[in-house]
Amino acid sequence: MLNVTNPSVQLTYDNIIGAIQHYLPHTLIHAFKYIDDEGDFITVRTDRETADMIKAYVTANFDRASNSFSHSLIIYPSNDSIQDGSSSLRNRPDLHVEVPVSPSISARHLQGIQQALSSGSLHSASPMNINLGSDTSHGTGSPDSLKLASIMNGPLSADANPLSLDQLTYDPSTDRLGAGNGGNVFRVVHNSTNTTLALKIIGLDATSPEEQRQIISELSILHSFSGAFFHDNEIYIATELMDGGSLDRYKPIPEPELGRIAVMVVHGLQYLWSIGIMHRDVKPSNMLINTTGIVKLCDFGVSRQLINSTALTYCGTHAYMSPERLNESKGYKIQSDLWSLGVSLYEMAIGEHPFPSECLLSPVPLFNSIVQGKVNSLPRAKFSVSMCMFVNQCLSREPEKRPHPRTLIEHPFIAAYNDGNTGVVAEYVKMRIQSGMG
Ligand SMILES: Nc1ncnc2c1ncn2[C@@H]1O[C@H](COP(=O)(O)OP(=O)(O)OP(=O)(O)O)[C@@H](O)[C@H]1O
Repeated sequence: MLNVTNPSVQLTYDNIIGAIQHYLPHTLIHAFKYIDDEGDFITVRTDRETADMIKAYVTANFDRASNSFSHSLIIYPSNDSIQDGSSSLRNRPDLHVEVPVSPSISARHLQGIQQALSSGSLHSASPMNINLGSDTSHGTGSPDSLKLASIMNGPLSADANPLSLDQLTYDPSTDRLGAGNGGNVFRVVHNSTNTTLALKIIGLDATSPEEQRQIISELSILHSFSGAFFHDNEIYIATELMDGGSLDRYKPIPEPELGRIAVMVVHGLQYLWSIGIMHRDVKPSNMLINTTGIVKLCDFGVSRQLINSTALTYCGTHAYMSPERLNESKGYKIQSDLWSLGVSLYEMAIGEHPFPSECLLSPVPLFNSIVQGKVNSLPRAKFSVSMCMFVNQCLSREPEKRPHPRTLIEHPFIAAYNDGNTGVVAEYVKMRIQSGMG
């Protein structure tokens, strides 16, 4: 057993193997294991699996209150001779791998990100270089305000008083904005500030106080807000109200507006990836729009514990999932978000999902369609060549053939609409709302 102190997301597989070899020089180590938050031993053999381990550890163990990790990450060298040997060789609690704190996601940076997100500015956050594995690494650089604007901000600052139900006013019979798999979303008023917010209420399977604590902690890290609380085994999550609602209501959307929407979604995704978070649930109903023409992503990097505690329907959550993600034995990475973006853009452009509608009704046909069925292309007569190409590339079954995450913004389709013209989108949203279709 090795204790890794100061774990960094820049740790590579070789760093860890090297550290183990330092203490066990005469043993050939071919892998190592760690225990995930469900208590299972997970074997790590690659940089990508190392990055997944670090991310899972940071998510589950960063304690926002104390700004530190609740316990060390423990890894177990994997080697046949060790497995057969004495337990004193296998278990070495005295061994520590000293890893320098990197300028990426350390406790300090997580706090910086949280503060920056809640204040609406990222000036205080240093450039971050998150290494998600060889195929998934990104450029560095301070995310700019446009990127920031493309993901959902919490309405309350990190040091605000904890939110509770008695601070909010709403009428469940008239103020419902929409419903998802897990529950309902209401328009509410925050009494003391007279701010209108969106309040998502998710019914949970019975959760223990410990699980509730973990959900709140994961949401705090992932979403950088303090507007989440529990009441009667339901979780309440307050976010900024987007007065245009979600984009699933607008389909089909013409290319000039959809192109500019795609640019904002890409900015949001690139920002999330740059801080080491995969969205994991890209779909039109998780893209919210307002009448100033701004699009924001919500429900990103959903808390694992929250997923475990809610009953999500299969097709609702899986129709946008990439083949490699459905087939999890292969592992998946951020290119998986690009597949979901391709499905979403196709659907918003045409008004229909790229797979036959009958396949969406049950798990087996849906799985078969995504993994091996025919994928429809956008009609070239209705859309530009660059848009058809972008969507086709995103819908490639081989992740490496999708547009490269780092250069996404340079793709001819995204570049063509990256003119900051939110006015076009704003006019469109207002027009659709007035015509009763928004
Ligand atoms: N911040 C918000 N502002 C305005 N409307 C919102 C907001 N958040 C959610 N909604 C509306 O509520 C609906 C339900 O949202 P919710 O996130 O619960 O589910 P979903 O994304 O549609 O589905 P799923 O549960 O599968 O993720 C959305 O489709 C959207 O129309």
